[in-house]
Amino acid sequence: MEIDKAIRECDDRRLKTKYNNAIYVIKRALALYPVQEVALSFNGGKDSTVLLHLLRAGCFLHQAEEFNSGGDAADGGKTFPIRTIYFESPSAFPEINSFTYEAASIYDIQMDIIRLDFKSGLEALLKANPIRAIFLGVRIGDPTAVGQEQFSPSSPGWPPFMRVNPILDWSYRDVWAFLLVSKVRYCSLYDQGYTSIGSIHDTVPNALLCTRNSDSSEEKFKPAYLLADGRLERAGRAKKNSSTVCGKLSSTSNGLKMENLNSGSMLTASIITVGDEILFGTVEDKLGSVLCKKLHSIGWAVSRVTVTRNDIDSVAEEVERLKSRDDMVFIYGGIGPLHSDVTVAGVAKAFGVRMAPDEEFEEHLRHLIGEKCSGDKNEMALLPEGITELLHHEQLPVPLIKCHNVIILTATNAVELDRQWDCLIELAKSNGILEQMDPFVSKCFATTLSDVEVAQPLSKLCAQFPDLYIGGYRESREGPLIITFEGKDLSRIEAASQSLCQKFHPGAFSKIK
Ligand SMILES: Cc1cc2nc3c(=O)[nH]c(=O)nc-3n(C[C@H](O)[C@H](O)[C@H](O)COP(=O)(O)O)c2cc1C
Ligand SMILES: Nc1ncnc2c1ncn2[C@@H]1O[C@H](COP(=O)(O)OP(=O)(O)OP(=O)(O)O)[C@@H](O)[C@H]1O
Ligand SMILES: [Mg+2]
Repeated sequence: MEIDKAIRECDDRRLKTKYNNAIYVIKRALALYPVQEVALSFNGGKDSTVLLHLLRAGCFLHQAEEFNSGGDAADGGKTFPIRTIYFESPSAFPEINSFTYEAASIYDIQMDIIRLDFKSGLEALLKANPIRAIFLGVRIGDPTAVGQEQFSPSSPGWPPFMRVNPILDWSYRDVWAFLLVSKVRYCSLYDQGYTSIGSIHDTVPNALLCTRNSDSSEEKFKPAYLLADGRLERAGRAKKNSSTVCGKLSSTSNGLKMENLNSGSMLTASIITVGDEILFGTVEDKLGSVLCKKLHSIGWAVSRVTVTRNDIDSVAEEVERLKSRDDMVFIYGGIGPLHSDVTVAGVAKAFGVRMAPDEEFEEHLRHLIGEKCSGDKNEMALLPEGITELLHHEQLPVPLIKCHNVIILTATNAVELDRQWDCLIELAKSNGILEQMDPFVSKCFATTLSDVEVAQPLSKLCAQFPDLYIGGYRESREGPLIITFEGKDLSRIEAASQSLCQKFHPGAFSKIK
């Protein structure tokens, strides 16, 4: 079988591993479901094309094994035995349409053309046919891949069938390696700079492949397989609903104080430190307070700093709780290759996604650590699937990891934190990940009055000025009581501090800041 032969004879080890894994998934599916109960969802796209050829190889190998005759019952992969469905749409590119039909004719595919939306089309298909599993060319990084496994039942509300995703863990590079090594035809649009193809209304060639001659203004595009960074394959797809740049989810209850403070434009962050040693009292967390200061300096309110155990569930629980309460969550500690380094896995669990190899991150690690970290076993290159954004900065040896509104910091001391913070702030200027807010202003007063004397007037003042943070602390029982006013409006702070001074004899409070 020509596909199987081409891959086995090539010297791309990574491609062979991916191929073998995909074939394994296909064989499992064919062992679980009779061939007349499975279907291929094919649309002429590159991922679909890879899947078609994997299925051709998989069916051939499965049949060969079944009949244990080295190929007697198989026909050399000439007739494609799996029912194939194509949802044809008037807004598809004509090149996609013609390639799909051409593939059906070349590979002798029995293709059902469905001219309904996906859901209604599948309902009709399943009513008329005993289909129980459908193969899809969905890959990690596709918006629809989040939460999916290689075998994932269809979602609630969809007709019941098993979605089988043999190339879920394939990267953009793997797809092109396969298509080029196996020398199969693919849709011509990919040679014209299209890297991921949706409808004619939302897809243009990928600008990252654009070349322009100095002597002509004519735009030209390189072929899709030359795109260096596969994470940008969807750069030619118009965003349907662009998510908020800073990953803000909601500013829900952060306690009464924060809610009141939130009446203005207040963004809140929380900080999670991961470390059993901190909880044992063996080491002290020095980064939490540094990070609080830094966040405060750009006008963010920190709603809480927590310490959690080096345990996936503890991390996941804390991240899950805080990511929906605060605009941004910072997490550090527990990052690396040790058994106790569970932070990234905890973040994945909090978002309900699995960990998957990230080629680009692996490349950075390889530069940093050397070849020791290559291959399938590099657990440090596993990142939360479909939600990870790598934040690059030339000053950082390895990019920072951002999963929605959770930023994973790798700093282990204040100097490293300073560097990572400065890079984040610089990046924020271009991509808006960390919005800079109006700065806080504050005033502090010292008094020798007792806590009991001050308590009631102070709590009345808090009710009068809900937009301010009014607090009190002392450094010793004998020393002065310090009253702090914190907020974004200096005139309000002045009004509140005057109001407090007027409640007591002149000179009872002295301003210290
Ligand atoms: C065969 C097939 C099965 C699908 N099954 C599901 C499903 O179980 N749940 C779901 O939310 N979407 C399902 N979808 C829809 C896709 O996840 C996704 O919404 C669609 O591919 C997005 O296409 P669009 O970007 O053109 O809107 C299915 C699509 C196809 C073709
Ligand atoms: N119109 C369609 N008809 C049949 N299957 C479809 C259709 N649209 C999507 N699919 C299924 O969903 C999978 C994922 O679609 P997606 O658009 O991400 O990949 P692709 O079209 O194969 O490649 P590309 O990312 O280059 O567009 C396809 O491989 C195919 O299995
Ligand atoms: Mg597509």
